[in-house]
Amino acid sequence: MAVVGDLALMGTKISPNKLIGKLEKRVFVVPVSSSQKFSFSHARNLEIIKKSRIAVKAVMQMGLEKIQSSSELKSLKEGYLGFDVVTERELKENGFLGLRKTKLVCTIGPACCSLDELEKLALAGMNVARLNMCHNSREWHQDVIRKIKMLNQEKGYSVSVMIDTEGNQIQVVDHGSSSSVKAEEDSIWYFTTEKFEGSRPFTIQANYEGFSEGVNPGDEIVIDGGMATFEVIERVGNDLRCKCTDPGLLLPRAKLSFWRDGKLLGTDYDLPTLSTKDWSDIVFGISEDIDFIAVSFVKDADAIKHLKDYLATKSPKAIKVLAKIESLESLQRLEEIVEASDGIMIARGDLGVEIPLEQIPSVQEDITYVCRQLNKPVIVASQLLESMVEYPTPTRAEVADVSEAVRQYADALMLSGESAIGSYGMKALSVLRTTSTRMEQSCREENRQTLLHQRKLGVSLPDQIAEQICNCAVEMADNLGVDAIFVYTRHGKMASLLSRNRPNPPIFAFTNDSSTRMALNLQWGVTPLLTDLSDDMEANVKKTVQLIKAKGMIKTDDAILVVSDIIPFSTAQTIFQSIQVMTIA
Ligand SMILES: Nc1ncnc2c1ncn2[C@@H]1O[C@H](COP(=O)(O)OP(=O)(O)OP(=O)(O)O)[C@@H](O)[C@H]1O
Ligand SMILES: CC(=O)C(=O)O
Ligand SMILES: [K+]
Ligand SMILES: [Mg+2]
Repeated sequence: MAVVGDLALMGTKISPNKLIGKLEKRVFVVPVSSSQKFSFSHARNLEIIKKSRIAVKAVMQMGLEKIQSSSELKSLKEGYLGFDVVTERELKENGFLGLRKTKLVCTIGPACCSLDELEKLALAGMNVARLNMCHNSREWHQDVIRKIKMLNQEKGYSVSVMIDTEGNQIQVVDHGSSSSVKAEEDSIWYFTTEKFEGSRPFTIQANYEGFSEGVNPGDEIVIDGGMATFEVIERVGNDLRCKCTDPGLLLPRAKLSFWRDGKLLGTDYDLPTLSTKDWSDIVFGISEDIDFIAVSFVKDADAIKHLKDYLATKSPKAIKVLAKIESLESLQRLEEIVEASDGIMIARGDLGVEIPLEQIPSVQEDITYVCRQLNKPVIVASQLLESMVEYPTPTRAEVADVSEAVRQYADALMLSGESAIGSYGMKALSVLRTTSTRMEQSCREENRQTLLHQRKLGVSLPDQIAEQICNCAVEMADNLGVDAIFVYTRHGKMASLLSRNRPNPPIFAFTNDSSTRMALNLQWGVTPLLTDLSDDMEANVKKTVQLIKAKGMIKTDDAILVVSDIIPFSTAQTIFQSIQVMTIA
């Protein structure tokens, strides 16, 4: 391996001819410090790279003397390439660029919980199955999780499992009937904490004794973010006598919020984010080998940190903790929550009860922005295709909402009632798939990635070297128009840093850690593959390329950009992080 010392490629202009000259040495190594920018503008012409059949390496923070020569490389064990059946099919049908980038989450409910229905969702592109612990029995959830695991193991799917905690949902009220009830203008209603069976006329049961604490006559009660509004006339003990001021529908298990002078009343009931039931659901989730826990009604980073500490000692595998942003408090502490968690769900359902609806679009944009800055995956959830719970076709506005979330580069989109109880769950998933694929394509055409990359990714993450490598790698990949990015990663960090830059080509993340593989199912543009990895990068690359080629997925002259952050077992103090560009011989 030829090592070209302080090569002048960094930040300096180099003519394409000269570049070919360098490239003809087959390999050169460029030490780059994180303060220097590795400029590759003159290698834009992919033909140059292709002709030279060469690997370009940028090596950061490493002892150069520790680079092993190719002759010393050990060959990898024979292994298999962990493609799931869906990705393999999509790749064969649509090629690298046709791979969908936006991930899809489906809430599982009575409408889609049979093995057959779950398999249909998996085939149609469900990356993550969400189980809402608010509903149904432990046995029901266990049965669904086991069916999904069986599909993964026996039929080659790769669907991750997420449980979503119930939380202390204190602001829930119920009128006791299974259908909706109309509240007429000026009608008088009681909101009571008294428990009773069935329904009573003009009476609404609150599920928490202290629900009316601090509420005064004159305050407003808003149901489900605006389905109906009441004015509090008087307090009777803990109960409230109210007049309907804006008529509307009361659904079973409706959510309420209190307002005074046009402002949301703070509701600090001082209840823990994770209830006793949530903890027992979490223990259940660990025993069922789930991949994600989405924590409802997060108030600050503490509950997330606590849960992560707990999982670190109690869970044999790395379960990822997602914070659901669905309250005013969580918005006020957004950054610390994002920083503490492994990802975010924008839970627009409950959020719409706590903030005026017209604020949701800009709040969504702000949250997706913060998540990308801090490199955490973000799911946009609730009511994306709500009308499809009943109808086989979405509204134009819903399609526009889905497209906007994709344009904002959300990592994932989520179905709730559409898949859980709707009559057209499969169709809804297909609408998410086709709509996101279409919008991704037009984003690529506009090459918005480059603009966003330059404009938006301003802050530096704690690991600046990894961040810089991945920023440069994506810039190179887009400029060169490579066919795919390969990343070799144990814990998924480099894969997520690449994804953060939202590159045009797909990212194939090779990992030997199955929890990393399942976690990457939520990351934009990443196809996670479980495979053997060794310390020997050259051998890793060679093996995986051969295997993918043997499957007919890449062909001669395809160009691939390779990034790795494998920490060798043998020289634990040396971190080897590199970018290579190679063409397939
Ligand atoms: N496991 C289940 N069993 C029965 N019904 C379910 C189940 N999961 C979801 N549903 C139904 O689907 C609807 C939408 O589901 P989802 O879980 O997204 O509700 P949500 O109220 O938006 O979530 P959250 O309670 O976390 O705010 C629910 O109102 C419920 O009726
Ligand atoms: C998903 C969820 O919890 C919500 O939208 O409220
Ligand atoms: K929930
Ligand atoms: Mg919610």
